[in-house]
Amino acid sequence: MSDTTRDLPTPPDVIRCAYAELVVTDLQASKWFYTGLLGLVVTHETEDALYLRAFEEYLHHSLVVRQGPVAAAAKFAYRVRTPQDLDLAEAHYRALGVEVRRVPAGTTRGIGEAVQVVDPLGFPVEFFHEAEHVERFHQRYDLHGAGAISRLDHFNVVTPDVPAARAYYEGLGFKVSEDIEDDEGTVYAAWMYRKPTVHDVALTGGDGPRMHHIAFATHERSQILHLCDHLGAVRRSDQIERGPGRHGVSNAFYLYLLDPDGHRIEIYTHDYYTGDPDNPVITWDVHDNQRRDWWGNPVVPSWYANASTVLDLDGTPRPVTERTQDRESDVTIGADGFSYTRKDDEAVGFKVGHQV
Ligand SMILES: O=S(=O)(O)c1ccc(O)c(O)c1
Ligand SMILES: [Fe+2]
Repeated sequence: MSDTTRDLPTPPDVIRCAYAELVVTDLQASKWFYTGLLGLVVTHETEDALYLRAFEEYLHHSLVVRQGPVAAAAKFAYRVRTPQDLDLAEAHYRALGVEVRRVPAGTTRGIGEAVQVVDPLGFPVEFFHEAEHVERFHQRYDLHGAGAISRLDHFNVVTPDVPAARAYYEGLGFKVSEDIEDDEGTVYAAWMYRKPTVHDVALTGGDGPRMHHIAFATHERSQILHLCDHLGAVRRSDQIERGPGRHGVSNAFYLYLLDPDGHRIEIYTHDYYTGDPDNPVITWDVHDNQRRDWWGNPVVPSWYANASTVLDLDGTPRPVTERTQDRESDVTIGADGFSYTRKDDEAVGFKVGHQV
């Protein structure tokens, strides 16, 4: 990206990450996962799509799951503060020299007029303000399961050059809350926010553009644990990829699930407030065994290796660019084994990395 932030037109005022659109190959199997297991509310259903929301949400949806030939991430949508921000979005992205489409209200059911772009990192992104309001089920405890999910929390995207991606998102007014670096200055991942939590988007260094995961928030750790027990009870524990556990970065309690197409869905709770202007950035050493899991538990290799294909605005899979800088899984075995727990201490403990 040649433009510097100071040369670009004013960016749109992004409030938060708002919805994602995933393409799945078996809509009924996905319906079980997203509604039968996760308990998301069906706002609307057609023959080939589900429009889903979590219990605290009053906009039409925070997730669209659409039947298609190839499992992929089709859209990452951000809500902007005013209708006029669509004009800013259009000008900002035209100045970035990327594909920009202004689409009328109703192009996506429940969503007003929007600006759709393929952003400089290669991701299909949409900005909207107007959206249909539906009933907020935040106190419909008669409908909440023991694993009740409150809201969409963040997107995690895989991109080869994290500093370049950070600069792009800073140009959109996002700020960094945490990142992972090494002594040579390689940046392996960064977490960036607009809403006052740890992130709306996380940048994971790797071959991209690919979607690493989308995350939904619960209010309590017990709700995440119930989802694990539910999966055990229906003998679908193989859909648990990583966790439950406590992140170092973000301090959130977490669980990673794989949907029937392998899309990674994180269930996440208990990160922290970042809303003051002097919120301090936390930088982690890539060799710190507690960065990815505060208890030092291993990160399964698939969590570093696998991610979902992303589509362009016409639904064509995007080509992937290889990361040329060091990869985190090459320099340490996840949050495990060949890293340190105490920087100057040789003790390695009973970690898998020293048993294989
Ligand atoms: O594994 S990390 O502690 O780096 C982490 C922190 C926050 C997240 O949302 C995440 O997906 C992963
Ligand atoms: Fe996450």
